[in-house]
Amino acid sequence: MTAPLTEAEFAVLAAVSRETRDRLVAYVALLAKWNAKINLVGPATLGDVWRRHILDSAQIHDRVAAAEVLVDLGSGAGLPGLILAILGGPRVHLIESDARKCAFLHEAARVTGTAVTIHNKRIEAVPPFEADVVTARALAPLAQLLDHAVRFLKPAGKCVFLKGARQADELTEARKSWHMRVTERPSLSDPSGVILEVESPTRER
Ligand SMILES: C[S@@+](CC[C@H](N)C(=O)[O-])C[C@H]1O[C@@H](n2cnc3c(N)ncnc32)[C@H](O)[C@@H]1O
Repeated sequence: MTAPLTEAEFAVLAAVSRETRDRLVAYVALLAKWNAKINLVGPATLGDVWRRHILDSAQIHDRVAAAEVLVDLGSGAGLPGLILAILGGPRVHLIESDARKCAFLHEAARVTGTAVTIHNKRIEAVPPFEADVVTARALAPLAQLLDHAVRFLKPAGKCVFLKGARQADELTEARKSWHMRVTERPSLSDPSGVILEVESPTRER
């Protein structure tokens, strides 16, 4: 079994500044505190929180940092959207339907001093706006993610999805109804995980 990733090891891997590191430490402390009361992440994952949640989110930062507007669908505890906002770059929108999770997101944004827009709504109920990047983790199968994402994605934009072991089947299924360019990279944090970048998704007619 791999030993849990420490905060110091994460800081070296991700090359983050002292200030960013302090903000991420504040986020992790708040996540642990709130997770005792509301189910934000699987309790067992907190033992390796720097790998399972912080590195997992931060590993896509280089793929999104140049964007102006990023929308994170089904953010939950802000994974990956709030972590990407802490790391800096785009203006980040977090969409999350659960009011208690949104209360956490507001508090986490406050304690980490991070400017984000939080939409406490179902994705389908958020009036579309244009984003350069759409992110999501653990929300829905790929075909359904694309249904949500295309409402926000600029024509030249891209989706960056953190996917698990079922991604190959999801991709096969999605290709039945979508044309798209897909780039796959292995996850740094999860041996069975994949980062899927999807460009130019258009529905089959
Ligand atoms: C499994 S959790 C994943 C949360 C987070 N992205 C993560 O990886 O830890 C899925 C989240 O999406 C939210 N969600 C599901 N369907 C949604 C919808 N249609 N609109 C907005 N939020 C949704 C749920 O409330 C939940 O917080």
